[in-house]
Amino acid sequence: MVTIPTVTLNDGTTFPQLGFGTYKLTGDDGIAAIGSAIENGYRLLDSAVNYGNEQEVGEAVRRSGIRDELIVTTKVPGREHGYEETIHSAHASLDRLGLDRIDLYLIHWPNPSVDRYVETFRAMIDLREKGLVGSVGVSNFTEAMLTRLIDETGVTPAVNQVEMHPYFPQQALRAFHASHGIRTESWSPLARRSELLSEQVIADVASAHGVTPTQAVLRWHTQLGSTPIPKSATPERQVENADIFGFTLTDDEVRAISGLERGRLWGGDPDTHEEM
Ligand SMILES: NC(=O)C1=CN([C@@H]2O[C@H](COP(=O)(O)OP(=O)(O)OC[C@H]3O[C@@H](n4cnc5c(N)ncnc54)[C@H](OP(=O)(O)O)[C@@H]3O)[C@@H](O)[C@H]2O)C=CC1
Ligand SMILES: O=C(O)C(=O)[C@@H](O)[C@H](O)C(=O)CO
Repeated sequence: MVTIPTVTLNDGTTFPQLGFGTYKLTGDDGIAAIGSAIENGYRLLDSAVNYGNEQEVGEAVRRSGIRDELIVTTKVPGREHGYEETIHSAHASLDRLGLDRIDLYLIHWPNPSVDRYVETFRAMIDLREKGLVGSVGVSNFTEAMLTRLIDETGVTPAVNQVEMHPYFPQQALRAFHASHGIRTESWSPLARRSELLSEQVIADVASAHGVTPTQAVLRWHTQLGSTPIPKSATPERQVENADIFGFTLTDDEVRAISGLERGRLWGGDPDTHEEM
């Protein structure tokens, strides 16, 4: 089992430098894959109402016998934005998870045309006051949206989970996060196993350290101060993906990997993408 190092969030929570994505992990196979990730050392799990797998995540957590060591994330979907809607959504998620607390609760997408993310966040803050939520955060928020949220609620999100991989290194947003104490989380950190893993620069860096291209990419995330949440249904790959803390990339290597930048891969621009 790998021991994954931690950082401290702006609300004092101890938070892993690497977590586990669960999108598409459903049914008995999903429970087994999530259970194996926990056995392999992952302590941060990423789910969402829209993944349709909160029951599976909750089941794997209960079976692990180490519920208190785990940070279970779920997310408010666009169709449930609004104060009352969010309170209701949280209770429904808790029921499906079969847990008494959502450890990290995120707004999945800002959906700016709906313009209800501020009241959604207020409800999440109140849920935190009641102990039903641990940390409050967001996903797919821009600098302007974060600024508005902080100005209007007085609470800085603990986390902003955004698309990030070597093709989209998010340099400006990460700098804003760093100056406000917001932890970056990278979704699709492996660019969903696109041609990224065959890039020559990544092969060269991996070979210099005697690691795999996947490990070089995930280490790049952590050295840039982000928590990647790779998904793998395969126990061997889960181990490979977590075993990245025994080597350190040089600044030049980090820069070379960031040089692959070419922009978002799937058109998920938070200013225009609306996900219900
Ligand atoms: N907030 C948001 O809007 C979003 C959040 N997310 C979150 O981020 C998580 C991760 O992103 P995701 O889109 O799943 O993509 P990832 O970048 O994590 O890539 C997952 C793919 O890579 C493969 N893979 C994993 N490890 C390896 C390895 N070591 N070698 C070769 N292939 C590998 C997996 O295959 P296999 O399973 O067969 O090993 C799978 O096909 C999601 O599961 C979800 O929790 C994702 C998108 C948006
Ligand atoms: O997986 C998620 O959390 C999502 O939000 C996805 O729907 C994501 O937006 C996507 O797949 C974009 O292509």
